[in-house]
Amino acid sequence: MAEVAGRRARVGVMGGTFDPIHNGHLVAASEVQQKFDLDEVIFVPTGMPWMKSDSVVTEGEHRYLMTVIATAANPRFTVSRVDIDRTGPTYTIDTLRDIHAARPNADIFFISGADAIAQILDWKDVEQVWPLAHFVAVTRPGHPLTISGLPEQGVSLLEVPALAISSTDCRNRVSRGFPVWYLVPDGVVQYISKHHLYRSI
Ligand SMILES: Nc1ncnc2c1ncn2[C@@H]1O[C@H](COP(=O)(O)OP(=O)(O)OP(=O)(O)O)[C@@H](O)[C@H]1O
Ligand SMILES: O=C(O)c1ccc[n+]([C@@H]2O[C@H](COP(=O)([O-])O)[C@@H](O)[C@H]2O)c1
Repeated sequence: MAEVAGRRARVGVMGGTFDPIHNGHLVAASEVQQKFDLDEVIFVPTGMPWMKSDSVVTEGEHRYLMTVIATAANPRFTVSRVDIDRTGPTYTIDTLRDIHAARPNADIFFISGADAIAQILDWKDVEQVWPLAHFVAVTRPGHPLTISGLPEQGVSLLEVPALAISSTDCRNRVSRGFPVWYLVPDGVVQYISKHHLYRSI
């Protein structure tokens, strides 16, 4: 997707562990797609999320497939394997370089929730990240949205419908036998059940 109707393509990148992907992720991506007039939003499941190294993360292939299932119905949503196919810890600098190589003429918008943006100054080589993408920081219940210390030109704030959903809560619900219907897409509920994910027994 080099150019769309005579203008540069506008591509969103929604990175996440997606363990599992839930409706909070999907609403955030959909809102940013519409407000920023994006041609495509690429969901990028992380390979090894180094900032979550003290938690057990589900195998990348399961997280990738749940992301494919969750996004399949939206013609503007796609999923990339760049992070799960790269060995070693996942760094956004590598994600953005890979997406740039695949879409050399596109303007990239990296979508991030309030909790993730709060940690961004600790990301690897963050100074080299800013020129590669414009960051869109979205609101998330329970997480104050501040961008102090971040380059003004490089970050936009966007209020999105508040969905107090987290992957942690979805995993905990499944492990206690509680439903996750309507918190995650139906196909993801069925995938979790079929593959016995997040069960404690
Ligand atoms: N409910 C939500 N509303 C807005 N943004 C969200 C929401 N949930 C996650 N995000 C954002 O989506 C991205 C990926 O999040 P991630 O996959 O870590 O989900 P999570 O629910 O935070 O997971 P976990 O509970 O396992 O930490 C991050 O930028 C995060 O801030
Ligand atoms: O580049 C880094 O050092 C870095 C550190 C932590 C998180 N990230 C990215 O931020 C996105 C959200 O991560 P997470 O852990 O909240 O799912 C995802 O794309 C991660 O790869 C990136």
